[in-house]
Amino acid sequence: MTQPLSRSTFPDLPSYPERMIQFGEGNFMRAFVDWQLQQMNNKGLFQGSAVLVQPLGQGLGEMLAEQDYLYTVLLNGILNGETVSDREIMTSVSRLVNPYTDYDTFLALAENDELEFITSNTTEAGIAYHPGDKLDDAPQKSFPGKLTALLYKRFQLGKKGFIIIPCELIDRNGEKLREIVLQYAAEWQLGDEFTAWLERENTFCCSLVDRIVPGYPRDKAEALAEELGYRDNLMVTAEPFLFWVIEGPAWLADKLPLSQAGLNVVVTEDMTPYRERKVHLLNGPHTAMVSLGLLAGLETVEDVMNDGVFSAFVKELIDEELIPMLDLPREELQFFAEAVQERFKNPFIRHELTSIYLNSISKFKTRLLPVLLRYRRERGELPKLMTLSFAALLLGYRGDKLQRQDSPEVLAVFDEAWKNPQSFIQVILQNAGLWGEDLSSVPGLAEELEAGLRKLDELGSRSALQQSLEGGIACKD
Ligand SMILES: NC(=O)c1ccc[n+]([C@@H]2O[C@H](COP(=O)([O-])OP(=O)(O)OC[C@H]3O[C@@H](n4cnc5c(N)ncnc54)[C@H](O)[C@@H]3O)[C@@H](O)[C@H]2O)c1
Ligand SMILES: O=P(O)(O)OC[C@@H](O)[C@@H](O)[C@H](O)[C@H](O)CO
Repeated sequence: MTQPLSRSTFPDLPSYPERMIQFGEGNFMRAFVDWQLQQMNNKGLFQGSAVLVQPLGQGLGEMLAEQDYLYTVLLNGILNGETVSDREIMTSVSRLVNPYTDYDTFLALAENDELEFITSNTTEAGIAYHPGDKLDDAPQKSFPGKLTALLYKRFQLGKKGFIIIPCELIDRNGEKLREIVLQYAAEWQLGDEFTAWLERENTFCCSLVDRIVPGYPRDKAEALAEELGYRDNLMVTAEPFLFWVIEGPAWLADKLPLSQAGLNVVVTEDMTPYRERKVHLLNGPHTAMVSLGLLAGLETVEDVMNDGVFSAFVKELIDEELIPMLDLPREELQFFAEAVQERFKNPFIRHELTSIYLNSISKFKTRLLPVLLRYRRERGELPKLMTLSFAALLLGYRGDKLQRQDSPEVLAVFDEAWKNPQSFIQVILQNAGLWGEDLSSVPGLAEELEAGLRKLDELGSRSALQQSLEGGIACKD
C-alpha cells in the first residue's frame, strides 16, 4: 500500500504566501495557472501561491484538504521534437475556501494586502448573471455575484483593487465579467464611489488559454501510484504545450513574470487574432469530430487521428473549410493547424471524446457555426464536412444513439422537438435560444441536414463520412 500524498509525507516541500485568489479548483486551472505559478516559484520569480475559491457547493475542497493542497501534474507528450514525461508535485496552492460552508473566510480574503491577482475558470457557464443574487446572500449563486461581494468588501476596507484575469473559454471573458460586476453594483445600489473604485483600481483583462488537460489518469492510476511512490487522488495529466494570451497593459508582464520564467505567454493589446485561430482551428475540429467519432464507436481524440477516414476528415475540414474562412496569414494558420494535429495525435495522453462532448450545442455555436455561416455567405454553398458534423450533432442530441451531456433546458428542447420527427430539424433550427439566431432561413441548411441525418442513420457515421470525403458511393457499416 503506497502512502498518501501530504505534507507529512514530504515535509521539505516549500510554502508560499498567498498572492492570487482563484475561482475554480478544476483540473484545468490546477494544470495551467497553478502549474505556471509553480514554474515562476521554481525560478524565484513570484514567491506566491493561490488560494482557491470553490465556485459551487460541491467540489474538490475536501479531497484537496486531505492532501494538504498538494497534487501532481504529469506532463506527457512531445514538445519541440522532444518526448516529455514530467512529474511534479505542485506547492503553489495554499488552501481552498468554500463560500458555501465558510462565507466569512471567503469575504476575509478582501483583507489581505498581498493578494493582488484574481483568476478564474468556472466553465463557459460560470460568467453569467443570476437575477436572484443579492449582496447579503452568503454566498451568491453566481461567480460574478461572489466576486462583486468580495470586491465591495475590499472597497469598504479602503484597499487597492485587483488584476483580474478570467480564463473561461468565452469571447471577451474579462469584459463580460466586468459588465456583470458593474450590473450587480448598480442593482445592489453599492454607490458611485464603489463603481468609480471598480473602474479606477481594478484591471479586468481578457485572456485566452490553451493546454489540453485530460485530467485524472483513471486508467493508469494504480501503475502511477507505484511509479510515484505515493497515492495522489488529484493528479492531473496534461500535454506539455501551453499558451496563454492576456489582453492587458504592458506592465502586467513584469508584475506577473510568466514570460520571464520561460513560459509561452503573450501580453498584448488585442487578442482577437489569437482567439480566432485557437477557437476555430483547435476547439472547432474537437467539436466537429466528437459526435461523428462517438457515433462510430471511437473513444479518444487519438483514436480519431489514428483512423484513416477520420484523420482525413480532420485534415480536410481544417484545410478546406476552416482556414479559408479565417482572416490571418494563410501560412501562419497552416503552421498552427499542423501543430494542432500533432497535439491531437499525442500518444501519451488519453483525451476522451465524451469529455469534449459535454455541452456540445453551445460549443458548436461558438466554435463552428460562425465559420459555417460565413462559408455559406461567401461561397454560396454549405461546407460539406462541417454540415455533416452538424447533422451528427443533431442525431446525437435526438437522444437515441448517444449519451447526451448538456443542461436540462437544452435537452428538453431536443426531446420536445423529437416528438415530431417530421419537423425535428425545422424546429431545432428555428430555436434562436440554441444558436443565437433563427437558422431556418439559411438557404439549403435544413435540406442538407435532413440528407445528412438520413445518410448517418442509413450508412453509419464512418461510411457517411467516407462518402462525403470522396463524394462517391459509400457502403453500409
Ligand atoms: N480540460 C481542458 O483541456 C481545458 C483546456 C482549456 C480550457 N478548458 C476550460 O476549462 C473549463 C474547465 O475544465 P476542467 O477540465 O477544469 O473541468 P473540471 O470539471 O475539472 O472543473 C470545472 C470547474 O468549473 C466549476 N464550475 C462548473 N460549472 C460551474 C458553474 N455553472 N458556475 C460556476 N462554476 C462552475 C467547477 O466548480 C470547477 O471548479 C472547461 O469548461 C473549458 O472551457 C479546459
Ligand atoms: O474544455 P472544453 O470542454 O470546453 O472543450 C474541450 C476541448 O476542446 C478543450 O478542452 C481543448 O482541449 C482546450 O481548449 C485546449 O486548450
